[in-house]
Amino acid sequence: MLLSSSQRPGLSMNLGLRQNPSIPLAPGARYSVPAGQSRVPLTCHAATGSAPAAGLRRRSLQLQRREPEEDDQTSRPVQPKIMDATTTSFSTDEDVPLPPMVDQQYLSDTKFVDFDISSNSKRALVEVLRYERCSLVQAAAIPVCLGPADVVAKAKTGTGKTLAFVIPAIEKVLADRAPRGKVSVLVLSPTRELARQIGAETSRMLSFHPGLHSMVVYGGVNPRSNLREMMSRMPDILIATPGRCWDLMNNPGLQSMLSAVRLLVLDEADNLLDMGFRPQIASILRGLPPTPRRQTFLFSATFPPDVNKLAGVALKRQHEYVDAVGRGEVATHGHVEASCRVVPLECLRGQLLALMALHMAQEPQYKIIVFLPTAHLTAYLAELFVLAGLKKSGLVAIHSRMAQSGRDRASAAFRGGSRQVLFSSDVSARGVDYPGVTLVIQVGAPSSRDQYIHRAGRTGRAGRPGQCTLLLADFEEAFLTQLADLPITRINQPLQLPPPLQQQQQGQQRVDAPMSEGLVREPERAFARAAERIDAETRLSAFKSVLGYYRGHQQMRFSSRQLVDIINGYAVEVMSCPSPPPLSPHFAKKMGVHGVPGLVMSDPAQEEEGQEWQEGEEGEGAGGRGRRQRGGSDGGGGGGGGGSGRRAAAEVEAEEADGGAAATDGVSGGHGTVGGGR
Ligand SMILES: Nc1ncnc2c1ncn2[C@@H]1O[C@H](COP(=O)(O)OP(=O)(O)OP(=O)(O)O)[C@@H](O)[C@H]1O
Repeated sequence: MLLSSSQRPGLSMNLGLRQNPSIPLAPGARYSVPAGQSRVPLTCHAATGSAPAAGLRRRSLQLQRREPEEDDQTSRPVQPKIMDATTTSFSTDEDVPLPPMVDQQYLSDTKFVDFDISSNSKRALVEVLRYERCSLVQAAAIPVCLGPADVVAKAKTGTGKTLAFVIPAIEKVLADRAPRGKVSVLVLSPTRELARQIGAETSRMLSFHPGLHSMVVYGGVNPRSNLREMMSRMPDILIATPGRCWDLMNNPGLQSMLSAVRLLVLDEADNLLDMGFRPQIASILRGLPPTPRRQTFLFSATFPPDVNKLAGVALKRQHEYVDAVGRGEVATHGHVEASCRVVPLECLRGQLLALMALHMAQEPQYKIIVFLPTAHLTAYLAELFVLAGLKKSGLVAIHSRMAQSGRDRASAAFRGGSRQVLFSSDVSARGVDYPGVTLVIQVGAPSSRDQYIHRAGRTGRAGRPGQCTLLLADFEEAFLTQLADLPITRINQPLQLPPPLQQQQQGQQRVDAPMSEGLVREPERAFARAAERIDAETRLSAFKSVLGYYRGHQQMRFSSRQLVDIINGYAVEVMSCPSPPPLSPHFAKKMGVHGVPGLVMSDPAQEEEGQEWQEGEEGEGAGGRGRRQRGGSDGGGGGGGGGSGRRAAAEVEAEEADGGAAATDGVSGGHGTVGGGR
């Protein structure tokens, strides 16, 4: 194992890594594992190639993946524990044991015992997490994070970034605990599911630290219970979504809870620092000690090219940059088979069905995530597929419009089950570690290139195999330019639906066919019948969310005429509506499509203004990046111009609705967060 720094004395020495004399330490060089040893090109990244931005010291990393030893039992793939989601009930995600990281090539030679960390943390790593060796990012980042510097750390999805900051966070608390009644470490996460996951990992790591306490808070649950718990015992480590954190810190009893924070961690930092979250993050930062007195870690698989832009927001002028992806190395995993299909809109849903059916036929323990553009469309299509004949117990939906309890159930069922499909909006796009996902399908252009990378990263985690397919309608083809440098195979051959799967015998168990024969033999008919059974409100919400999504997309610009064509086609071809649902003039104006030929309008007399705007807040994901405004109303009321429409769509940024939810729960009296939803 080899790791070097950018020749700053002392940096590589305390890493406990063995030097490999056969590999030179050329900055910027790429090294490959000899053929046959690893399918994955190893980037030993020396980040000194281009000038680091002012104030940012690039940590030069040269990492060599550990080669599996011949008799290395642990290098053999371990099948995730299989549980039938229909018969097993999980109260929380944390109840479900995670399978170990299976591909040991993704581990470094560095062992956790080599670090200068507390024996109780080491014990938790051995006895609870059962990890011996660090992943590459852990080997690189933990020693740096244990020091005093602020750190920006980048590593591919699913490579163990969570522990890379959790371990140092615990050590910081042990070394310099905040006074009684105050939080020592604040970890912010953009989504509730990720917050819970970080909380679970932290709890495991605290197993032998009985004096230390962590707590997770997020929107959608009663904030009074958070308040009560915090008042009775303030956590040393608080893991929060930004909205709930802001609400709690504005409660009179908790105003100074963050005033002694020693360490702030922003997980999915690029997401938290983009314009959608930034105002809220900036407000939270004002309640924290200033940067010289506070340490900050930013972690993500993706950062904007100019990382230094983030520096002004949260970091000290001098900070370390740990890059375990490697310059010139792509951000996606080479071991994930990535493909893309561009099809006429009328074939989109059929191809989705075929992709799922083929994968189910080929992969007995399939676990598929289907990412969809908006929360309302996710809800609609999940219902449509089930009514059309996809086995109900085999499909789970999760999106931001669900009650938190439903989200928890969905997440736990998918985490613990196999032979499952998860229809998801972007709430599952980042950070969420569902074990054993065999296929990710992204339907429609993601909101950005980075979002593509994060969604794709839900499979192939920790070196496991996986497949990822991007399924675009022809009008979205331009989005592919965003992904031009990523290894994605374009497939033009349309897929045929395989013959219906019959009941199968798997081991001792009989498993039912995942889809009805009717759906496989006559899908169009099955979908048309199913659509008739979905209520008009659900249909309208999904339809409007599609308009909002494409109206606000940052990388694809459509004229109003094109938009109307797109949504009309979507309604009929994807949603199986007999005709496009009528839009109110108010909403049409908001979206900048009022008066466009082909748009089906409702009777203005039936319009309910207040409700209308709420329903309009659905263009999640695409619209928001860098465009969301606070306050929930653009005050304009429209006009047919694209500017107004884009702004309206932008306002419905894909942020977790937890801020808004918390505000209405009355913790702090509200703060006007736009409660969008992914
Ligand atoms: N040292 C290790 N040994 C074995 N497994 C590990 C190790 N570190 C982490 N893992 C496992 O690897 C998986 C991925 O870890 P984690 O979720 O922290 O990745 P991540 O890099 O934060 O991913 P994302 O970019 O999607 O947020 C988890 O299941 C975790 O338990």
